[in-house]
Amino acid sequence: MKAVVTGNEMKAIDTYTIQEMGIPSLVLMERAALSMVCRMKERIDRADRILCICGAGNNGGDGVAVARILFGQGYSAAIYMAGNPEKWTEETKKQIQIARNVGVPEYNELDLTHIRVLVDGLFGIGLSKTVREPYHTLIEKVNQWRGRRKERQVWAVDVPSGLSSDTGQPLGCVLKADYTVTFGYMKRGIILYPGRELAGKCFVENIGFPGKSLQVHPSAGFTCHVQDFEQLPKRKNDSNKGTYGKILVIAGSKNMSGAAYFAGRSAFVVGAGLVRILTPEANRVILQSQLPQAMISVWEETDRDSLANMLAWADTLVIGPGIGTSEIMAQRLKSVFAGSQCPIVLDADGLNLLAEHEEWYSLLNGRTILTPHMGEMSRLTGCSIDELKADRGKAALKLARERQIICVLKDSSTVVSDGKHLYFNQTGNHGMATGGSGDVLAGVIGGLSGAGEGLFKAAYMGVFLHGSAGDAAAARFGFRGMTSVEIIEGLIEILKN
Ligand SMILES: NC(=O)C1=CN([C@@H]2O[C@H](COP(=O)(O)OP(=O)(O)OC[C@H]3O[C@@H](n4cnc5c(N)ncnc54)[C@H](OP(=O)(O)O)[C@@H]3O)[C@@H](O)[C@H]2O)[C@@H](O)CC1
Ligand SMILES: Nc1ncnc2c1ncn2[C@@H]1O[C@H](COP(=O)(O)OP(=O)(O)O)[C@@H](O)[C@H]1O
Ligand SMILES: [K+]
Repeated sequence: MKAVVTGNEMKAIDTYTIQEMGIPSLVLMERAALSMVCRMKERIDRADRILCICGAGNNGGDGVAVARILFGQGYSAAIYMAGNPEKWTEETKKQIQIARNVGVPEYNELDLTHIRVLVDGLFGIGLSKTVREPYHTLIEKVNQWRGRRKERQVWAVDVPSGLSSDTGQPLGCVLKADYTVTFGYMKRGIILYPGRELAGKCFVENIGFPGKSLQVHPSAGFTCHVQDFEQLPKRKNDSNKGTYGKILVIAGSKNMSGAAYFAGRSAFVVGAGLVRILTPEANRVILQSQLPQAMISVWEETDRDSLANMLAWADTLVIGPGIGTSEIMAQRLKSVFAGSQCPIVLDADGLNLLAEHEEWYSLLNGRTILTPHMGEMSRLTGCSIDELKADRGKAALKLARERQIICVLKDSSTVVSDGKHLYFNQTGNHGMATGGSGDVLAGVIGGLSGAGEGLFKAAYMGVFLHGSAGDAAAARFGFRGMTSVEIIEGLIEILKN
């Protein structure tokens, strides 16, 4: 797991490293610039004209140092100081002095005529509020210059200028990058859309922040990488089907058997020992033939006692895919919530019904994972989708904290919160915007929870795994060709490896 920080969290780590650990600010800046130059050299030519646009803050200081190091190595690099000289920080002043001593060319006006590579050191994590003039016009001018011309490159220092490092939203306008080299730790704004797109390919560079700085100023956010597959529950030789969890999937309605199939099959694929699907009679034959490994129960034959038995049998309930929002289903759900004690993964129409029955939260808190997409989240919270997208992390954290549940806020950039921590997902792709994809996720999380994972871990590992499965599916079948069936194939493939 790797930390994902806000601008303020990063500033606290910066300050602690400089003031308490005694690593001078200029040393960090030199390492930042060096790491950026190393990345750039993999992708630029010696003949390229490079211009570093630098603001008054330390992001500008980094930019000046990048120009000086490239110039020193024989590259044709120059500086354009865009910030107000009265606002130059001490570090930036020093960097300019060094660059002038060394003889790095300096532009007095922005002239992009022969430039091929542009380094954006205008604003980093110090940007606050909407970008003011004259910087707004400057950013638009650079974006126009870049246009769609593939031979031109823009490299952002730390974060693309104009991007909120906390939310991934543009603060008025953003200087769009092809590459971003970010220092210390990944920033939230670079993972969350539209920031992820605006940042281009991102490199996270360790520039010497001691681990202690993060321990003293821990970040609330984190993400997972390939090596975190190690965290999945281990299987034992000396085990049986009861060892890996019994999942009761309450899903499907007439003409919606697929939702039950996807959730049930996915729970099996992540390793569940036993899966029972509770669904209307109309789905019985379909599911028995499509998913014979599952046990099927139907609502029409379920009375109070048999429901109580099913609920007592289950280690985890997955509820909601394709159930509809009828009054009879609302009554059934209420009895399920009141009659069960195990963890619940609540998805789709289960969430839509919950939005209409706030009083159910008292039956759910402390043991439930909610998996809303933006529309369902809007119904649950009363906030508009635009408000939610403005700060996804905050929205997930707030719902989780207020309702004492785990919130999986699904989107192109999914976030998961337990009310204290925030997981930022980096796996998955637009090929997953396909019917049934969310049902697969509900089954995956249910399967992990049934195998004994804690709720929060089941939720974020489930999201990580589901996105990785989508990436495997895209690699094999392409973004258009992949459907939820192929996402499950992807799951099988990555879990095998
Ligand atoms: N600490 C360290 O030693 C290290 C720091 N590092 C680097 O420092 C960066 C952070 O530097 P920072 O804190 O100086 O802020 P920075 O991003 O340059 O922005 C401040 C400037 O922007 C301006 N400005 C702000 N809002 C604005 C607006 N809306 N519209 C217009 N202008 C606006 C603001 O002007 P002001 O608002 O004060 O008038 C000020 O001039 C960080 O991202 C990383 O690159 C690394 O080298 C590692 C070591
Ligand atoms: N552009 C995208 N990039 C990454 N993941 C995506 C994208 N679009 C959708 N997804 C993922 O696919 C799933 C879709 O879930 P949902 O909207 O509930 O679908 P359905 O209701 O069809 O099952 C979510 O996990 C979401 O994060
Ligand atoms: K920048």
